[in-house]
Amino acid sequence: MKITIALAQLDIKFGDPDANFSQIEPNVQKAAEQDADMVVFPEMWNTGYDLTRLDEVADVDGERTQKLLASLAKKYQITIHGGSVSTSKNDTFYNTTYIFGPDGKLLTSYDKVHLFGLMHEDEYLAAGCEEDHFQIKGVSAASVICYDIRFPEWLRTLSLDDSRILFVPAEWPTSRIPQWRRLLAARAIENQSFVVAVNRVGSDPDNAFGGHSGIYNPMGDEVLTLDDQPQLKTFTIDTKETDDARGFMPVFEDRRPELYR
Ligand SMILES: NC(=O)CCC(=O)C(=O)O
Repeated sequence: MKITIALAQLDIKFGDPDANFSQIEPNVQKAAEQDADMVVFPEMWNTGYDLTRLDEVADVDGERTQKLLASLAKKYQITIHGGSVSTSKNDTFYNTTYIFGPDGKLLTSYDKVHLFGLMHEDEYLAAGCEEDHFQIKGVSAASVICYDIRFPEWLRTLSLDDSRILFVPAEWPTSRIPQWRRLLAARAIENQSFVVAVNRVGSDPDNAFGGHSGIYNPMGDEVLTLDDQPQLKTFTIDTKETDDARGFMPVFEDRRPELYR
């Protein structure tokens, strides 16, 4: 199946949801004008890592985000991978993904599973513990968020349900961009899947963020790489490449799960 995916690499205004929400429709519209089937946003795009003010700025029950993404998905007839936003649910804060289909219906949502201590997530957020799976044009896909990619066992777990595309919204600092690219390539190779990763650019009071959003094919090649500026770029993947990779080298069949822990 051919799927055209737009990567919306944004700068994010620290702790300013109104400014950040205003960036979403122009990017969805641009993706639709480029005939994309799907547009993907970065991590925590509503507030950035303004964790000390989450009680003021986090999206309560994700309502504002869901309302906007649902209406834009329907208006532009496009699947929206909403990257992630800071949410508050029952007085607890999360880093949450929402994905909407072109009919405006929620396909799935996901709370980041591995909290990133270097950016203090563990002090302010609660971790999710659920997998997320959805279909895009009949192809199985799953998402993780940023630091989650350092846990290959988690992406393998998600891939065991026949996922062919792994989505990765991120706020990944510039200093570790070489690791970002290698980790994404490795996750694509070992899971014989496409990896679609969208990082933010710009800076907050603590970090500069390096962009380099990209798409990796099941061989680990970077078939699309952005630079470190805000931009939207599209690329068409052919998920037959995942069949070819799995047919050529049956990694999933050769697993020995009884030996692993
Ligand atoms: N927002 C994040 O999870 C950042 C993860 C990161 O920078 C890393 O090196 O891992």
